[in-house]
Amino acid sequence: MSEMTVKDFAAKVGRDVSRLLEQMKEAGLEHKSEGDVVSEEDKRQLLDYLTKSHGGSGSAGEKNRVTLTRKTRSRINTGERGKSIEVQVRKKRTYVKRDEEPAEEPQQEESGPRQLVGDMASAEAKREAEAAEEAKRRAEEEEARQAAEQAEAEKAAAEQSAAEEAAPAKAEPEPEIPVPELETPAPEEAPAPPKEGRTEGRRAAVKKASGKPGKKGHSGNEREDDRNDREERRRGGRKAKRAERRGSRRGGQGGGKHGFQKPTQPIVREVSIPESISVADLADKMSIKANEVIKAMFTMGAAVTINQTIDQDTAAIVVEEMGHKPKLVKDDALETEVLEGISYEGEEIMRSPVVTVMGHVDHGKTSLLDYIRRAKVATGEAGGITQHIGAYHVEDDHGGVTFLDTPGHAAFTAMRARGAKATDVVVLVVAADDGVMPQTIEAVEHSKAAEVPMVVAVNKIDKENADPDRVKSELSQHGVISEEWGGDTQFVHVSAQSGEGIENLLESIQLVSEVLELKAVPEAPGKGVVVESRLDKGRGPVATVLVQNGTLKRGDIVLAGLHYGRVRALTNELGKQVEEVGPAMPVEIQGLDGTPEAGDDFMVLDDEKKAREVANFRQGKYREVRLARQQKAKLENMFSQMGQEEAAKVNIVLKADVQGSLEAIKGALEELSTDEVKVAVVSSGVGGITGTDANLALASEAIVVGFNVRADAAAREIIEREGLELRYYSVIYHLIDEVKQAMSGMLEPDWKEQIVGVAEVRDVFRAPKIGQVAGCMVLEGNVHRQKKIRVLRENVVIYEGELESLRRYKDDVNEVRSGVECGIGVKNYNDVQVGDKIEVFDQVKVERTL
Ligand SMILES: Nc1nc2c(ncn2[C@@H]2O[C@H](COP(=O)(O)OP(=O)(O)OP(=O)(O)O)[C@@H](O)[C@H]2O)c(=O)[nH]1
Repeated sequence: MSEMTVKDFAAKVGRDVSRLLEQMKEAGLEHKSEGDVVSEEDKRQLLDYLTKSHGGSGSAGEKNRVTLTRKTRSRINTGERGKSIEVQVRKKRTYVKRDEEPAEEPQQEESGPRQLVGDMASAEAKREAEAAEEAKRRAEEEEARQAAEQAEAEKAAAEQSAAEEAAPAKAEPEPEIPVPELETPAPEEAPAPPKEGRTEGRRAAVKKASGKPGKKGHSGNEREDDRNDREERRRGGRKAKRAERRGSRRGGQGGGKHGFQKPTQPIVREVSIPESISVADLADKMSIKANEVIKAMFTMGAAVTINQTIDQDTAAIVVEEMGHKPKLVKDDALETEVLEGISYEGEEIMRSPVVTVMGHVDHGKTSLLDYIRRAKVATGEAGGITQHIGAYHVEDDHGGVTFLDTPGHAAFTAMRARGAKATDVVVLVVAADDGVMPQTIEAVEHSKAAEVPMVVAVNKIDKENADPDRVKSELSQHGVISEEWGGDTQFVHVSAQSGEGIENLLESIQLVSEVLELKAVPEAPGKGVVVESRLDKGRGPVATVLVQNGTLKRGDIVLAGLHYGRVRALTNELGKQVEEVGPAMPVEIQGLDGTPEAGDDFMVLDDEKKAREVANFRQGKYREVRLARQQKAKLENMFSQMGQEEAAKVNIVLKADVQGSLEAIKGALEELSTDEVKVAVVSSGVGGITGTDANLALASEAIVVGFNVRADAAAREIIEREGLELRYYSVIYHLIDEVKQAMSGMLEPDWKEQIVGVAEVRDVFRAPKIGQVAGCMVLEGNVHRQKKIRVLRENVVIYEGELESLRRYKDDVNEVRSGVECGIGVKNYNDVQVGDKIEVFDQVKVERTL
């Protein structure tokens, strides 16, 4: 760099040489002539002097600064129905140059300290200042625009994060929004206080631009800025503010430097999509407005509304279309997370067994349960009156036994049907004077299917004609062998009337349960199964639950099946309010928001919100779950699922008209079993299909097969409600053949029978020419003259054929509707009786729904 003389310097700053010399002299410099050399130090000294003489305080040796004040206005389109916001940016900026730092304009570097001071400002300097100002103004406008854009993005991000905070299922962490960094001349900003340095977003930009009141004072502007600020805050809402602050924290680490970075490419988010999602929620997850999703879907050919729920596949396409990455999640992720999050760890203790009493009608189940309750429950509770709450606990010398107080198979299968395994031991009551009866066998099948050990209570032992050995031998034919005979089942002789043998029975139950090693963790949160529930007029929903593990306390948040609530009161079987109940104890709870079903599971959660969410989800999902389960139990699907599991098993509940056919079908079906596929007749019996059969089929995912028998109303209701597969056959060969075909995967779309109408015979008379005529009432569907019929007696088929005649009064008709009386003549059959049913059926082609 060549040396600069006074003349050069004067020319550079556009000053008269003599005037410059004069000022230099005043500044204490010794330059006399235009040829004297001006050093950097000289220039600094002169500048310092001039700064002071113009009211400045800084030393030329420290910093040079220039202050610019700007006001810019711009409009920003919010993208929301043409709405735009006017952004007014007021900025007062001081640009400071340190000696050691590069000057604002590089060309100035060589000329030393800036020459833009006071009256020394030359024309060139002015031009430079103007250029700098212009550049700064543009930078500010750009900055404000970017800040506004960023604030929008931040707002969306804040909404997104708020939505995700609300969602309990922790989705993947949202990709962090790159924080645009404002391109401000950071070095010049160095002296600014750090508070000002932490300026991000539109609000921050506006705030920063307004700065602190300068010398001239900007109180008016300040107020306006505050207003802007408030307005902005109102628009952005608290969420945006929170997000801003979060952003500030992130960006604040850079000291005076902005933390923002303008996104240089579109933000690709990973959007987790449940099995169904509303348009609004989907938009939320993508941090965009719902109408953008609606618009996108419209262009894809689907007109949807903001609240419409779309399926996972559609949502995934939309997400991809919008440039994000879909991540499919299972709907029950929330439920799984909540339920798996509960810890049941702790010290295990032995718990009492839970017992269900089963047996044939009138063999003494109720008497036995009543006797034990009377004799045991009130022990030590003087005057205590036992309440029926569906279960009770008795204490004995071995740790007590809990009885489920609803005897019979129906309750047992209903529980099992809901997947509950509440019973540890089954007490099979067989009357010693009556022996093994159909329901005894059914009970054996139920407990075997549920893999629950059994204790046989040979009851009515007090009776004269009691024959306990007969019971032993009859049961042995059904695979229940007494210990005395080398088997593993205990037979206890009891009398529910006199109480004889009851202690032995309780002891036997204890022995069986010892083998089972029943354990529980008392300090864990309570969980168990719903035994029964009802809606009490005064108390609202009341449910009896059996605590299987942990401890249930008053005030706990409970989720039970599709319902939830805070436990307001716990009442035991003596009608007493208790504070808590431990494992294997039944208790009645109040506080649920509805009545759960028997067999529903219940558990204590630590968070009411989670309980509500899971309950809501279950309610919504209930139907779909049921449908899925229905599909699983279909004969076709059963076989189609084979190969997916190691040993496929097809369960069948078989009912037939006579014992002979039953045995034949059962044998033939079981012979069909191969190494890969097992056919198991889980229950079989003679007679119509009952509700218990249907429940058992539901519990064991079996198909119900009726051979010349029909389902009664209760069974039909369950079959229909649960979508079980029910097949009627009248030819053994057809039955076996169809199962065989299905097993080899050859089940073709077939012709199925469809019952189109049922009429009940109310009267029977003889007409001279026609023969026997049955006066009938059509109960269901229509009776058609041309269609095939069957005559049913007590739900068992007794005849299959055609109609001879169908009349309304004296007219021959082709069809008679439900609720209408008619006269029916059955072709070649003259034994129709009052109470019989005439079933009209059709052959329909059924497409396989694999
Ligand atoms: N002699 C005698 N009679 C009994 C005994 N146990 C029950 N009974 C009688 O047998 C009848 C039927 O008893 P329940 O207890 O109602 O039989 P259950 O099995 O509950 O019958 P359902 O409720 O209809 O299924 C009643 O009249 C009882 O009094 C017993 O040990 N000895």
